[in-house]
Amino acid sequence: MLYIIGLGLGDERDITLRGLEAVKKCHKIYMEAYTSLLSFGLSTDGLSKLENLYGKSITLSDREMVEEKADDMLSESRDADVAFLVVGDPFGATTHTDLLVRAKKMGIDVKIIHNASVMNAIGICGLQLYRYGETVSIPFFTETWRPDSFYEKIQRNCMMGLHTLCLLDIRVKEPSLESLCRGRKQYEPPRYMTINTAIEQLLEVEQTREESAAYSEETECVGFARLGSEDQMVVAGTMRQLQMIDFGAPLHCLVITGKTHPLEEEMLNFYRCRT
Ligand SMILES: C[S@@+](CC[C@H](N)C(=O)[O-])C[C@H]1O[C@@H](n2cnc3c(N)ncnc32)[C@H](O)[C@@H]1O
Repeated sequence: MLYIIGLGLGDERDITLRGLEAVKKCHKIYMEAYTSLLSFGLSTDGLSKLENLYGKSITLSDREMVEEKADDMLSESRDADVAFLVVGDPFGATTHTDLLVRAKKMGIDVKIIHNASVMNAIGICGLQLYRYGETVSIPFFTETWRPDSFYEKIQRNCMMGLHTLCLLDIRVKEPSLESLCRGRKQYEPPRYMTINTAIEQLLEVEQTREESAAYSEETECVGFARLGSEDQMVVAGTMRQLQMIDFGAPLHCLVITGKTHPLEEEMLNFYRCRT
């Protein structure tokens, strides 16, 4: 059996009782380490806190392993109980749906154990979850690669008065261009996009477009950092205001506010930036 287990967003204590029971009976435990980050994930003892709680060792799985070499993990789950741990909820990232499809095609039994995800934790700001349009991902721009397909999606959401959740790029274990040219993989240090960079890129794209603006510096947004952690930050304000704020350590995400209901406004007032 393959157990795909959500760990929630905060720290090791956010696993559910059902999740913990499943982990304890598994003979091998993998953990994905590239679509998210637990609040203690940056510290050197992050993994050992989990290992101490479970009383077992954990194998970290990078994107390469999950997307290209998952067959070994899937084969192991044919004859034994294997856990695959995901920060947040297993369905908070598209990659894990792909893993589930592959397991099912191989005839492997899969059990999903849910948990909180960024997709629902953003509800804390008061914008109703059922008033969101398509979620977008904002990738890090490079000198030569500045993809902006998120713009049309945001525009469509705005036209319908819907809020837009912007997920911000995470670059973990990315081979450096230089090392690829030399044929020997060396990795760049991890990078996590901040709200400031996301707004900078959003405004850059907006300026290059000739069609009617989807948003501007004055568009109301909500910035979120480290949701689910003790020191989480939620601030509502215009893009210009949020760009001036230091949201601190990762992870960050951003919501572009659509048409609001008075109750949503009342909630947002608790988080309004006072500058
Ligand atoms: C693929 S998504 C979410 C994956 C995770 N499985 C989940 O269910 O929450 C990853 C993106 O969500 C956002 N994110 C994830 N956790 C967050 C947190 N605790 N606080 C703020 N943003 C977060 C970041 O923008 C990050 O790049």
